Amino acid sequence: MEDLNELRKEIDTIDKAMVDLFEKRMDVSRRVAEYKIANGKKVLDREREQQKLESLSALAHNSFNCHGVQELFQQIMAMSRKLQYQLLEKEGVSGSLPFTRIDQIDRKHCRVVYQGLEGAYQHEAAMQYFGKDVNIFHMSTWKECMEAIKEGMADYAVLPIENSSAGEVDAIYDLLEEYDNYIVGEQILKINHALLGLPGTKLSDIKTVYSHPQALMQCSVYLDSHPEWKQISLSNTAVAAEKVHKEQDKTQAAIASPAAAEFHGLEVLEMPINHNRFNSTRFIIVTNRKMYAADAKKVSICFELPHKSGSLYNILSHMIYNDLNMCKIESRPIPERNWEYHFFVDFEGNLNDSAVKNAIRGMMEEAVNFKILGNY
Ligand SMILES: O=C(O)C(=O)C[C@]1(C(=O)O)C=C[C@@H](O)C=C1
Repeated sequence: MEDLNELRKEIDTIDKAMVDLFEKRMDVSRRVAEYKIANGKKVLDREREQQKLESLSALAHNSFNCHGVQELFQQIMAMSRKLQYQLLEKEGVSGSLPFTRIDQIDRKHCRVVYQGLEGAYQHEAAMQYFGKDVNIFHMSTWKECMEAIKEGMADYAVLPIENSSAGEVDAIYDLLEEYDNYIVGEQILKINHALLGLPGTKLSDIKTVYSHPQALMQCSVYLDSHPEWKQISLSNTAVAAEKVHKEQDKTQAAIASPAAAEFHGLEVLEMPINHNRFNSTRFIIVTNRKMYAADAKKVSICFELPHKSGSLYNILSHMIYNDLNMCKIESRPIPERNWEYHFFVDFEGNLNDSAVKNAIRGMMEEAVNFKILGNY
């Protein structure tokens, strides 16, 4: 039996040689970057990388090692590219991202659109972000809100993107992908749902409850204790409140905000009825201009990836090596391409930071249909 200490010494010697070779290789990569800067060549050369992976893995003596050599050199070349991007950035040849930096978002002189009706949570989020003195109006669908800002009929749209109990709002992710509109801000609103009915309604009168599907989900524990009530989904909580008011029928109730009760002449029958005490929704503020505030702290991006082992890992490594903290990742199916996905990632940083520029530059070259959704 061989001695463990002796074996470890052998490994130590090999590892030292590998570190030495790695540093030598990175130094050559640095010189390649100087050549590329002087000659206006792109950092990523896919063909060269593919050739290298094939020729190096062919040198291995069994299939396990062949796979290992491929992984090892994929990583080494990824690091080599990152070093080159950093040098490009240092030399000021990284190019600017197509976003305009502004001091701050003008929240005073603007027209704001949301989906729903007065008393909707989106209305409340809009008032919290912009104050009550701006021109705030509503549309029936989120798509119409996106169109309104695209066409310049409104300056900003306020859209719900995720709820702390029910998760992301899928349709908004799809719209962000579809439209050339950009996120410039966010507003988190604590959501306490109320059961609303016509004044004088008793719980025993109720037969049907109307609300948005997300609100029904957030109150599912409460609703399960009333299995005799039929639940019906509508486009918005305030639309549900308006319906109950219009139809003047005590068998109907709505789940919406207390503000919706005031706007639509209803009474709060019970509140709060959501099971998560910390229930909150995050709203995004979207516009048609590519701009970001000087103090913006979060970047949102989306991209597609080649259907290949390790491609998500490789993209995310740009964040790791640039020391960026990823705070969220979501994926959505790509229509008409079964089992392929759009990825949506949020990470901390400002488009003016060199680490952010560096990471974005690398990801842009490797991912398909890469888009910066905003910095806020
Ligand atoms: O050969 C180049 O052009 C390099 O920049 C070197 C290198 C590598 O590390 O091997 C790095 C990036 C390219 O995508 C291809 C190869």
